[in-house]
Amino acid sequence: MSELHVTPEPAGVPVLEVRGLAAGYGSVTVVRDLDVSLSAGQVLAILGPNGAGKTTVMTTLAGLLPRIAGKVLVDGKPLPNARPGAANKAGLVLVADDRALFTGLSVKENLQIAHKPGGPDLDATMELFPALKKRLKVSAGAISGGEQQMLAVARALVQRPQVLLIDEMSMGLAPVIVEELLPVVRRIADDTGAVVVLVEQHVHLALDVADESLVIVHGDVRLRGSAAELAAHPEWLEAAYLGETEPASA
Ligand SMILES: Nc1ncnc2c1ncn2[C@@H]1O[C@H](COP(=O)(O)OP(=O)(O)OP(=O)(O)O)[C@@H](O)[C@H]1O
Repeated sequence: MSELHVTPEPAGVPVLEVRGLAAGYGSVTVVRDLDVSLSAGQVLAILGPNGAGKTTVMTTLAGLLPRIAGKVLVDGKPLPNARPGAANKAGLVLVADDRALFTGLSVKENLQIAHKPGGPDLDATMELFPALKKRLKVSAGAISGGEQQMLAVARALVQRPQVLLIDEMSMGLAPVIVEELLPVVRRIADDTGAVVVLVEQHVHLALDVADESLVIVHGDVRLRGSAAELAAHPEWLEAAYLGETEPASA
């Protein structure tokens, strides 16, 4: 592994800690040696080209795919391997790239089904998504792609996540909609203290709202640093995406 930049780990017990994670399918390892340490309210953007292993990381963190190696800890407590229910109970909530809504149910019913005790009520949730408020009685299958993505995030929010994993929020959406949605994710992290891990193809939009960022290429972390630093060095990003081990100007 050749990382170009390393951010110091935050002090105290991290809300999400990933140590030496290897993930893949059966005997095929797709992602290796992933370490992450995030404190309350931090947003991490996971970037990288198609097929790099980003979704594999998210699915593995959520316990839907068994870890090949490594540990995942929430609030210092290790999660059992491949137990999505236990991961969810520990406060980890995945917004998958297919959104996985109950399309035959209304927007409101989708939220009611997901709601957990202590989670924000409908009014508080709709404050973040005013466009969705007007669509509460409409079936989730009949709202726009942007509204469906809002609903997918809102449905995660009412579960009171400690760790919110959002995989390719922008899938199938116009950049202008992504530009509206990403600041809401930032606000969720700021207001609730949830850690947010974001996989995103719109690199610069993601860096605008993230605190930290890492770039995965062919399953290895090639670049890591504060989001502001990476945004200020597009040449580092370009070098990492192209698979170069040294940035031109670092
Ligand atoms: N169910 C699966 N079985 C076997 N291999 C898989 C499976 N899903 C993904 N892969 C492989 O794992 C690798 C990483 O895929 P992954 O979907 O994690 O990448 P990604 O970075 O999320 O890509 P994208 O940005 O295109 O979504 C790819 O080589 C892919 O072919």
